[in-house]
Amino acid sequence: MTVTDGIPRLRGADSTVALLREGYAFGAHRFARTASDVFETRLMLRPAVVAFGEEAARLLYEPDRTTRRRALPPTTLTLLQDRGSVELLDGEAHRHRKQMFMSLMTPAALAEIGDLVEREWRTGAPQWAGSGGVVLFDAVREVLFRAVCAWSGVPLDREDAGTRTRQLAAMVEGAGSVGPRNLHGQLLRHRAERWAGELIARVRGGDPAVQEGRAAHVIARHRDAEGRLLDPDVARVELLNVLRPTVAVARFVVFAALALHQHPECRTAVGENGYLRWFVQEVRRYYPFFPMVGGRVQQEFDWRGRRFTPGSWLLLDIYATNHDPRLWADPAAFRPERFGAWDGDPYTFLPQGAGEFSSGHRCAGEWLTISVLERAVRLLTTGMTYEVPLQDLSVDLTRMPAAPASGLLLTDVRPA
Ligand code: HEM
Repeated sequence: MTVTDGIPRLRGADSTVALLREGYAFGAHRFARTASDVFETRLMLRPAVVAFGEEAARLLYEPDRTTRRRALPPTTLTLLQDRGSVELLDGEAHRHRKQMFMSLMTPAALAEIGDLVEREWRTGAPQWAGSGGVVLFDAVREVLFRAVCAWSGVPLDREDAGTRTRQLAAMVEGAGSVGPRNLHGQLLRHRAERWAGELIARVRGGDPAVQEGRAAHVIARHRDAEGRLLDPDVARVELLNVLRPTVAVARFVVFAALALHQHPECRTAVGENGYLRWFVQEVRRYYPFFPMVGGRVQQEFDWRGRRFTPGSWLLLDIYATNHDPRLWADPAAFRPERFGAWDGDPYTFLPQGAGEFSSGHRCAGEWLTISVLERAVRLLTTGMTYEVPLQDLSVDLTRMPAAPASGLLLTDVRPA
């Protein structure tokens, strides 16, 4: 390690292999080794500054200071937001497009997605009662896909739901890797894009099956700041940017079910006023999902004795920030009550990004995620009974994105 400015620089040519090998702990290992909350290394052969904590979150999420262009490896970008998406826009163009997403997140719409999740959950649950039980991760993904299609006004052929769910899930599964898992995600992405593209064309052609005002309609008819309809390729990307991450909320649902299993005292507590929200927030803080977010500097600044010039690459370790002992007492403990004392600072708790929604890149679907999770936790605790048989519930932090190894097998499922 060398320190020429205030930022320790790691020895060695490149840390990409180490990142892929160590997963979520990559940053934590090096923050500990350098006794610093920031270090410089090389990733994909390019210099990168990796940091965690509130100060770093403020730097990355200061509006217009950084751009998301060239901030993610292409293998990740093409499976998540993709080219042409809101995340790759800056300034006024970003704000205009972001407003399109945020306009979908009204209190009524957030309540409705919860109702739709409950409807699809109760429709699916009788089939989970079979003798072999059900893998919750797989079952909930399809529940969420059906729910978000109804919510978005996407007409769904019932037989098609399983295939489409697997396509969207494969993108998320492949995003944190290189090699076969990533290639599989890319292949299925093409199929999902074709389907989403046909849908956009149908809405634009006036197909009355797609309800006005719903996400599919809003996106298909959205006009950019210059008054032009979105390019069809961009419109289908943005439609998938609503459907795919909603299916991805299944990962948090499975972590919530794991937490209920490992902390059974929470099962009754979530019925109390306020505790449900604390529980859901703690699930999002405690368990791993997005390991990092990155930005390329647009507006020069100095930090820790180093000049960040345009193009400098800054990575914020989300997982480490959500486990930062400067922000969270006893961070390795699962303790929902801690959110009773949290002041709501948008730069201290960042499972889905930090800062402001409209002017920055904070996740457009965060409220929707919370609404879906709260309903799912209610269904797990009061909507059904089940057993959790002996199985491998370990969460491998070297795999990105992580999940319980078994996907959480439930047996003796009975609607309550
Ligand atoms: C499954 C849970 C989710 C996680 C862990 C998650 C995570 C994130 C993160 C970390 C960002 C910030 C990226 C950055 O700063 O560059 C982000 C952005 C975004 N998310 Fe999510 N997200 C989730 C669910 C959702 C949902 C349900 C939707 C839509 C319904 C959504 C839509 C978006 C969009 C459109 C952006 C880009 C925002 C922008 O660039 O302004 N996400 N998400």
